[in-house]
Amino acid sequence: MDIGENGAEFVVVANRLPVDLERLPDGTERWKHSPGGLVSALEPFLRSHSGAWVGWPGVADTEVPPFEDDGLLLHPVELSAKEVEDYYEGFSNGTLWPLYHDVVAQPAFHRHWWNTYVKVNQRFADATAKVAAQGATVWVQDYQLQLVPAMLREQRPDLKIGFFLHIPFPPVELFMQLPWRTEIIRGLLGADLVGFHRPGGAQNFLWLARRLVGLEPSRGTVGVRTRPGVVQVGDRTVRVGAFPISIDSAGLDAVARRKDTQARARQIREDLGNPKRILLGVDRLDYTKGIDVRIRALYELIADGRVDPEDVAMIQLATPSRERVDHYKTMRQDIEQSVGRINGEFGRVGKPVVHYLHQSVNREELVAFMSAADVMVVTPVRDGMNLVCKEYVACRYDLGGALVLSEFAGAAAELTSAFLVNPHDLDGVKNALQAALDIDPAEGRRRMRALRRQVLTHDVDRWARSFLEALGTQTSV
Ligand SMILES: O=P(O)(O)OC[C@H]1O[C@H](O[C@H]2O[C@H](CO)[C@@H](O)[C@H](O)[C@H]2O)[C@H](O)[C@@H](O)[C@@H]1O
Ligand SMILES: O=c1ccn([C@@H]2O[C@H](COP(=O)(O)OP(=O)(O)O)[C@@H](O)[C@H]2O)c(=O)[nH]1
Repeated sequence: MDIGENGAEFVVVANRLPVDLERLPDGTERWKHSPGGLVSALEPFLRSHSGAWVGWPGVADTEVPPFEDDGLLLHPVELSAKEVEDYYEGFSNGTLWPLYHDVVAQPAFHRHWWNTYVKVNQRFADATAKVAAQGATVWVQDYQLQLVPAMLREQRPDLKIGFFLHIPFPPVELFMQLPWRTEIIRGLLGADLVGFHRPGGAQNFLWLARRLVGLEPSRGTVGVRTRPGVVQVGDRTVRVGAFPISIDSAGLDAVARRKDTQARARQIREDLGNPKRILLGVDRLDYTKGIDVRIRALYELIADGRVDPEDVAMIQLATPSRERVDHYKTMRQDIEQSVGRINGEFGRVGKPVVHYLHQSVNREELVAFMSAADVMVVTPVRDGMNLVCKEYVACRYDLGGALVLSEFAGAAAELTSAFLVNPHDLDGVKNALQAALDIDPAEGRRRMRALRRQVLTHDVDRWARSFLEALGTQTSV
């Protein structure tokens, strides 16, 4: 793969660039790593396979010319403040995000949001059409850009187009609520390969292609990385498959083994007052992540006398996210109130129960947190994959630690040796938390060994290769 003179041979198109432009209070600007798992997963792969990335630089009304960043050609797409409001905060995160996450919050359906979504998708398609070389592979990412495959194909039928959805694809009954459901399915059918994390998402999509577009998809069961579904769209064959995303497992394992990382992990434990057990949560502050569930479970365990607050400290890292969207504002208030409550009732001066950080930290610091944590708590009510739980496993080369994981995260299908919980069943979450806190070390090692076997052999490189090979793209550098 190469950035040819006549355009790039391999182009990723995503809402965000891998770096975000940040405006500091003194008026200066700097680039920082973009939030979220999409960038964490794709960036290492793309950097090792030089190509181009088309995306929004993260701030409105700013024209940034294309630039090279460590071998990667970045093509910024400009969005106005109103477009950010209607396309990103509105249709992407006020309509599609809750709808695709099982309607755990009410989606809003506004025609002006939809109109801007169409306009912005067209802009991404136009920008990509200019960047891609003849016959190039273009890999479109995620729910913000579901119309791009068809829009791009219209201009550039020579391209090989893949699409991957990073969030769950909902049950058909929920998807059918969307006033623009047929347009979305037609948009995705512009791709040669449509990928989901789980076979269920692929099956839902195939059913909708029949119901809404009148096509005749294959009827066999879609497998994981095998047996993709097939739909004939005119003279084109569209494949539909399941490709569970993953992480740079070896890279994280190596950072965790470093002496400075382990020293930092010891320091963190000491800073927490050397508690018997450290619990850790790491999430974007999002209502799908179930941060409230785990705090409530810990609160009740302490209130019931089943956990001694002197013995535990919890770190909850809640990275700021989509802060102008209403559901996120409400969620933040609720979580901060529950942190106040647990600390107010069970903490003492110098020893809160929950150490709550509304900020983001870099990879090294995150690995140190994970190395220090005895129990990693991942309790989303719905999550496409969830990379954080895989990262925890990759960091535990010592076979220490225990993972409590929601059945409703895509990762649960692979990490079956975790303590799997239903986040709607508070007693079940409490029992699992207690079992993880009290785990017998030999049992803990057995579980962690099994988890590591999965995560280390199924890394992000394997994910990307399996998708691109199914698309028919040569993946050697
Ligand atoms: O770009 P933002 O609005 O700040 O949000 C960050 C990203 O969140 C979502 O991540 C998802 O992708 C992960 C990797 O596949 C997956 O593990 C996780 O379950 C998903 O929630 C979103 O899909 C991305 O587009 C955002 O960039
Ligand atoms: O302060 C933080 C918090 C999280 N992350 C990373 O953000 C990603 C979150 O991905 P995940 O799939 O778990 O959820 P998403 O935020 O994409 O929904 C993971 O790679 C984390 O390591 C990070 O770099 N710094």
